[in-house]
Amino acid sequence: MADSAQTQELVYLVTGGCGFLGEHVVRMLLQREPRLRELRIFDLHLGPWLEELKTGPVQVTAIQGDVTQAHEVAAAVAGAHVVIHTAGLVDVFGKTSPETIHEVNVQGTQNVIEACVQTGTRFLIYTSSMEVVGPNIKGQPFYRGNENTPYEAVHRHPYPCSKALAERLVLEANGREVLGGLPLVTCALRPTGIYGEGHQIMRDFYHQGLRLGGRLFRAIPASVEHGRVYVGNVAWMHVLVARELEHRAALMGGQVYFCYDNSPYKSYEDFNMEFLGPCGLRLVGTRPLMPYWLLVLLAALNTLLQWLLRPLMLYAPLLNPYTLAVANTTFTVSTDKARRHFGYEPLFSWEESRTRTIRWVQTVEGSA
Ligand SMILES: NC(=O)C1=CN([C@@H]2O[C@H](COP(=O)(O)OP(=O)(O)OC[C@H]3O[C@@H](n4cnc5c(N)ncnc54)[C@H](O)[C@@H]3O)[C@@H](O)[C@H]2O)C=CC1
Ligand SMILES: CC(C)CCC[C@@H](C)[C@H]1CC[C@H]2[C@@H]3[C@H](O)CC4=CC(=O)CC[C@]4(C)[C@H]3CC[C@]12C
Repeated sequence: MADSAQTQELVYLVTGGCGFLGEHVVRMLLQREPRLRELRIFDLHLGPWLEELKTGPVQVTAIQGDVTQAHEVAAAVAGAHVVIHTAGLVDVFGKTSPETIHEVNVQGTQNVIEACVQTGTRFLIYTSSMEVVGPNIKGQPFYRGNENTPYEAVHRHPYPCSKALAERLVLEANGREVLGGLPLVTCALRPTGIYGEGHQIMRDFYHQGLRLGGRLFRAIPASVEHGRVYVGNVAWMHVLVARELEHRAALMGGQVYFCYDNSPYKSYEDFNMEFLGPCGLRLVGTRPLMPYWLLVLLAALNTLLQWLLRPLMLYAPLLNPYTLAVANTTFTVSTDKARRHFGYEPLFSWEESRTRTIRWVQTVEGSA
């Protein structure tokens, strides 16, 4: 890769490049990877915004494809130096079946690995998730943990199960011989809850607040802390890893890294209010307005309703037993592994991340 680097000959592939995170990775690569010759963007649904990227100096190739189709993945990967695999089904609301989640997240990842091996691509970065670790089914807190903190990572929900399986596949593939005889170098990044421009759940909360007359009602105690990370910093970490993986293969190959930045530790709702507050919403209550047992009941009721209504419509509210358990369990990371291994420093300060996110919320449809 070193020779080609000097002559701007690198070809990158971003799977899921039209998703929330994927778009930021794509834009970050175009801004911060001067050695790029071609950027391939592979996604089930291609965004119209891709057109504007095609006028720049880097060849941008949009590929409409499905990671569950091995031949489509292999065709997209062939000739790429680096693959950043962000594509996945992020569904904790019961919109898709567990089988489909497995097929996309696990089989899709296996297809990406096999494509690298068969076509000779040596560097694979996988977007994993904090959910691979926890919160676990016992709801045990993970407080300021790092990559080595002991924690019982036991899951039942299809999404964390699929991410954990896929991550394992990626890490086990490190060192496999690819076409041409050289070893595959892989690593996995585990973002905590990502926020920033394009965040669908933030949009949902904003609309919900507008519907409720500018108010949101506290559901979770303020003492339950959530790890959150700005999407621009998650994208930046992907770009840095991709850049450094060749030179530090022995150190970084087969490793996992939490994605972190200087976003404050807060409860999920209080954190969202950092952006929704300046956009005119108010969080009512210093304590949860409903007793926890009632929330548990409502969450269970939602599951029942989802099942009953399935033949007629898709009912997938934010509140279900899984999202309630995650929202109600402290999960925060405190680590410097990415800094030590490949010199990561957040590109965006908390103030900048906050300002950018507020500006974006202000542009969301329905905003005042
Ligand atoms: N949103 C979050 O808070 C977090 C997300 N992650 C991970 O980051 C990655 C990206 O997540 P987001 O950007 O939030 O999700 P997203 O849903 O916005 O993006 C995922 C992209 O993958 C594409 N995709 C889905 N199925 C596909 C298939 N069969 N073939 C090709 N493309 C397909 C979608 O069209 C979409 O553009 C995922 O792997 C997710 O597990 C990890 C931690 C936190
Ligand atoms: C009304 C409820 C009491 C509050 C609902 C909030 C939930 C919808 C969200 C609280 C925590 C979120 C998850 C967390 O940020 C970790 C995640 C990592 C991922 O890889 C995917 C998304 C998610 C599971 C995220 C999903 C929404 C929450 C459960």
